Amino acid sequence: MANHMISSKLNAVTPTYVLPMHERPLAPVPIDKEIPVIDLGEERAVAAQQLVKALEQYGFFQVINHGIPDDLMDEAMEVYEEFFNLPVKEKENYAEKEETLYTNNPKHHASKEHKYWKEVLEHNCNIDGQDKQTWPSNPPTFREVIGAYSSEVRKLSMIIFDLVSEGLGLEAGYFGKGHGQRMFVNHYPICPDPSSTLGTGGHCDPNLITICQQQVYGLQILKNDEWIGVEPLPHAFVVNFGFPITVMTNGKLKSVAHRVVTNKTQARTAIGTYFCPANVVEPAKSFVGPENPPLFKPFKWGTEFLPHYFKNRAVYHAALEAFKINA
Ligand SMILES: O=C(O)CCC(=O)C(=O)O
Ligand SMILES: [Fe+2]
Repeated sequence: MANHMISSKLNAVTPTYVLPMHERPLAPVPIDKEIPVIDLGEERAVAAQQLVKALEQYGFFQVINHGIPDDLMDEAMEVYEEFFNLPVKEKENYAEKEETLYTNNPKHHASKEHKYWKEVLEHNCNIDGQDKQTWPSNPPTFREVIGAYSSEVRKLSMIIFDLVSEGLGLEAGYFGKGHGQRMFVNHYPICPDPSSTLGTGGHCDPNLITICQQQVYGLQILKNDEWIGVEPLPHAFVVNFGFPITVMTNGKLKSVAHRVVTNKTQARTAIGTYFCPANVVEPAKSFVGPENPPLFKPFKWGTEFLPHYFKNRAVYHAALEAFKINA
């Protein structure tokens, strides 16, 4: 039972968490200091170029000088950690509360027999704040702190969208303003056997952009078919784009696979904010022309792409196959 994982002092991993050999993170991986760190306090054109270069070379980058106060980031981390430290029974009140979901039994990306070593809390953050009613009310500061945090992260997303559209030569405001915003908070308890388990299996994100706050090591990205680690930097955010960017840039930018390893000595909480396209996703006009025919059909993100993604998540780029032209 997953609850054992959360509450007991097991020194062996329950079989359901032991992954098949080919999925285990057997070899230690280097923590790569090359993953670009972009200073958003830089001159605009410089930051825009750096962001695009980072997306071309790594698909991931970290941002500093992003304008979100350190204190607010610390408070958000404390609030989520306090939530995960609540008794399982209390957390399970949120197992399915409208759009707010808590689980300590997270699905493997492909197999029914296996599980990932984590707990997850997901909830929406609509601009008008109406979702707050379904958010946890314990710890008591949850709604106030996460309300403030989510609106700051929304502002950051708009800054990054503006810079990336400028750097890619897209019209101003190309990415729009009406994105769905969903918190996807992963908590990875201490694990007695990191070599046979994973916190999150390899996948590419389905949403347009993910802005993630982490302070303990665990995240790895796939570069040239090798996993490399992302160093946690104090008060930075890790940013990556998901599948829609590949379609919008007509194949120029790729979404990059990533996974999370477990940790024998320290629990890890990663606060992910997902921004999801509100409209149809299609190749941008400036990326198609007589020399560059569109490679993807337009699709509705929420109703056409997302269900397909969840069925095809284990094979990293499979989710886009169905939307390729002449596929
Ligand atoms: O825990 C993390 O750092 C990232 C988890 C992740 O990739 C996801 O939730 O999409
Ligand atoms: Fe992810």
